[in-house]
Amino acid sequence: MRFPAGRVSAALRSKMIEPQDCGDGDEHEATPQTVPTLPSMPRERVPLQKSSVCSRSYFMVVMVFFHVYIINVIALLFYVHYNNTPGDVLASPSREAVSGGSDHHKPHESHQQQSGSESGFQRDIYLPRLEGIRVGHVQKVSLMPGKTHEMRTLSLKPLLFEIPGFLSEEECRVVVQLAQLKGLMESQVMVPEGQEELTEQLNLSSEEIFNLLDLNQDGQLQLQEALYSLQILTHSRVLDGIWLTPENLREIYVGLKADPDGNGLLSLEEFRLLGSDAFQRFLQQRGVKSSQLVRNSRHTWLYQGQGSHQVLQDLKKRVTRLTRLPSALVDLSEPLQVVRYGQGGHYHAHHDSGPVYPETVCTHTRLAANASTPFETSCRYITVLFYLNSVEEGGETAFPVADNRTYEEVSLIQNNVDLMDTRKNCDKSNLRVKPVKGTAVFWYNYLSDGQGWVGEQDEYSLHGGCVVTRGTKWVANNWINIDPDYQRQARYQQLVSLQEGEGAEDGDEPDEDGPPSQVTDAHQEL
Ligand SMILES: O=C(O)CCC(=O)C(=O)O
Ligand SMILES: [Fe+2]
Repeated sequence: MRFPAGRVSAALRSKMIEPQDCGDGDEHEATPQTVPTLPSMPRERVPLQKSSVCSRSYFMVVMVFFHVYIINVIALLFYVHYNNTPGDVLASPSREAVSGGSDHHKPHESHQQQSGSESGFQRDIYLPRLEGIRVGHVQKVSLMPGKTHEMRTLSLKPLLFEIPGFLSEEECRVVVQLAQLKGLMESQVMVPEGQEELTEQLNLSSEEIFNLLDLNQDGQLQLQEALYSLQILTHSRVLDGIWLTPENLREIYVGLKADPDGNGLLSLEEFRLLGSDAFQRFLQQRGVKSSQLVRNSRHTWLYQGQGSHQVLQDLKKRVTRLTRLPSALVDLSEPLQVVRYGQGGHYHAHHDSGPVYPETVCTHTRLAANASTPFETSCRYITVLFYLNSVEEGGETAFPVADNRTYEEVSLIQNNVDLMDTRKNCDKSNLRVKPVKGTAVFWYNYLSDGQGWVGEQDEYSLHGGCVVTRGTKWVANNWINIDPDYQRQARYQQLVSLQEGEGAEDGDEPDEDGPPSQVTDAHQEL
């Protein structure tokens, strides 16, 4: 019901001047009904008697508060209990397949019965995700017997934590020495084969592309814009591992004589002559320095399975406890990648994992994929990065857009400032982590799907290694691979357990850049 304004204020006023009949005895006086009451004359204070009505309603109010309090406490206890339950699963066929019977975690009744599927793996597992609470929040974690570590939240987008003293000095030394013993190879991020085909698959003619890029339809393209658009079209922000800066681009289009009339605008004719492989041809002729690569470092892979060095096995156990994931998922993930950056080394900003499209298959579960597809990506649910030494100067891990309000790919390059360029623009990153020996940082590369499994890629997880300006930098990556397609993950794990059952030993060798197939974890190497 609506009251006219005057009526409402009158009603309010009358409420305000209502006598207080439930007071603390002599503290309140009955207020006269008439307004105004000024000037007030000194009056005798008459103590009020508590009426039985007053004490009854007082008791009722206290009881209501008491009950609400108790209900809140119980709800909180339930919340804490279920949020700390690690990677639990129901006893069902899929439990065997996906959880592999975590050795740290008791099986527990799941609360998320997922829909069954045609391939028979009922989805009854949920992946625990740690709580960040807020930036700067510190929580104690128990990762090894008799010791607790402090874990600090560094950002919420991506969900990112830092744990000082995750490795001892001795462990850092052992990992570096094992890597040296095994031998490191040049890290070079190459454009995966198949991406070149993307432009072909687009099936667009030069004219059509030109028209799409010519936003104001004046029949001309700004040269710089045209080159950037071409890069996007050919997915060649990175060309055969080559990082293209605006200066490189200028040099390229001068070298390519892309703009013979020199007016800074591209006509359709000039655009057609340029061709989508123009950069490639030019750079092949000109040659590339290592500082112009996406990544200027050396790396190797260390197996952490049975028979490997005790330090490596201990680290894996610690990572399993930290992430609270079923041990089978951690066990079947990539081996440890150890990376060395010399002075001047860097790794431009990148995502450790690719986005998820329906056609995408994960590298680690490709054996379990039903169809072959040109879209293959590393599905690294979590990155755990260990700093194996303290770097003299530079070498921070930069997160250019951590906790940004928005993520827009176009705003990563603005006014010739490329936030992904870790040789030049680390100081403009939202967050930088200084490498300190023994510290681990870890973050989620994917969001949750809201149902306890892997969801969309978290674009805010963009990160890179800033240029090392003095000394060397040693880090190690522990990536936890989980397929966003639950069925594929389950099928893959079933395949592995079948193989293990047959005692099969596969002799896959590492790819040039990638780790060996995870099915071959029976390696007894370093
Ligand atoms: O070196 C760093 O700080 C980051 C390394 C990294 O992002 C990677 O190896 O994927
Ligand atoms: Fe990375």
